Amino acid sequence: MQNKPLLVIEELYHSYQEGGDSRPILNGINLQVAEHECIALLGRSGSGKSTLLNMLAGIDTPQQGCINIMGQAIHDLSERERTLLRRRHIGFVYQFFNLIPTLTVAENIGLPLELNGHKEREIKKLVGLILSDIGLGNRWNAYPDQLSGGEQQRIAIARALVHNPAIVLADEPTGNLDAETGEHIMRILLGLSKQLKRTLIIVTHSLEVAEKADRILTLNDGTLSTHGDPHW
Ligand SMILES: Nc1ncnc2c1ncn2[C@@H]1O[C@H](COP(=O)(O)OP(=O)(O)OP(=O)(O)O)[C@@H](O)[C@H]1O
Repeated sequence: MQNKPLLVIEELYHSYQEGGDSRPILNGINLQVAEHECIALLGRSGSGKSTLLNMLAGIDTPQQGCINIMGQAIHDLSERERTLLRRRHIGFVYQFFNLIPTLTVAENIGLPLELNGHKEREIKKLVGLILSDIGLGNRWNAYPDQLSGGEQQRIAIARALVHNPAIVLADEPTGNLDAETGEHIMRILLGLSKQLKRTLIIVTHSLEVAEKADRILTLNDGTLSTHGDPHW
């Protein structure tokens, strides 16, 4: 690993309760992710990819184990400290975009900046810059339902990156798009993450998407294994 680890996962275990039974999903996950690295996470449906991503984002709590982001064990933090860490240092891209329908494009992208206390002028400048990076500089005032799926996902990517988070988590970002649009979205997500020097973890079902990452991992039977070391 060339750069120092930004994310360290140690011995992560998690089970869900179902009708009195315990179903193990994560069964001893260990991983180190370097700064600026791009990881693709593969695994069959139901293998626990979203569960793992939600734990990295501090949304869910593992039953056992430690997740350390930028030197902080996130589940040792108070709820408030974890919310602040998430707001400042994590960006999330969802399969179904999750834009707020009553806010314009610019307001959606500016939201993380507003939550982090940036001034209006600064928000306008940063939103303008990233809108032109994603090729939607002319759609400031549009609402999400006036945009195509691919355009909405570009906005969601801009929202995930605009506050300069250390780590970007993307849960099947192309899963709801046709192949050509998905390819375009991946180029934007990977290109912008490299340009802005972000660390990226992408959950995907597509080996083609995964092959664009620095490292491919597969989640199977609750543990992670490595799948080669392609470069892009
Ligand atoms: N809150 C919950 N309570 C009980 N079971 C859950 C809960 N959340 C997820 N599961 C189960 O845990 C397993 C892993 O779910 P998860 O969504 O993490 O899988 P995934 O690999 O992301 O799947 P997909 O590729 O289909 O999105 C699934 O069997 C799911 O039904």
